[in-house]
Amino acid sequence: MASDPKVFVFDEVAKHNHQQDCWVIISGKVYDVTSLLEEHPGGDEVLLLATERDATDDFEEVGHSLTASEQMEEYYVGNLDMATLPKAVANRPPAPQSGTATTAAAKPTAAAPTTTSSAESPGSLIKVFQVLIPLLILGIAFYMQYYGKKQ
Ligand code: HEM
Repeated sequence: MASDPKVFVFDEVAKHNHQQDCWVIISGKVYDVTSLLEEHPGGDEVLLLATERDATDDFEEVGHSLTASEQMEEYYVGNLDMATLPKAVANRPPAPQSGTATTAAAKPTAAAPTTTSSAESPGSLIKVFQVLIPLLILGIAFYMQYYGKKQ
């Protein structure tokens, strides 16, 4: 008979948060991905950033393949006692990296719900210009046509 899976409390899992010992929580399951760090196609940085929290959303947003999901079995070490998961860390966006962020590492951050400052971001300014400039050109064209006819 198969033995029951090990159940971990969040604080225990959160201790495994570095290069030599790295555990992540995905869909209530705990994975020891230490041996995956070097060969993970998304890089080791993203896995390290995914520790000490619920990484389910980040994992899913990447759109991991079926092969990746099957591969996960290899790293499975047990389940998380979800009652021990602090609300503050459930799907918390990873801490911003100063200068070291790779494209892959930046992905979860970009997908994180940081909508409060989006109105002032350079991205939204570009969008405003994308609308304003064609409108301005149209306005000039109408003006020229109207006054061109008058003369
Ligand atoms: C046991 C856990 C994990 C396994 C076995 C795994 C495996 C893989 C595999 C096989 C790929 C190649 C693409 C694919 O086949 O989908 C991949 C890509 C990637 N993974 Fe993971 N992964 C795991 C956890 C995570 C976590 C927690 C994150 C955090 C966000 C992450 C982020 C990424 C990223 C950013 C890529 C690159 C995608 C791209 O280049 O478009 N992975 N992973």
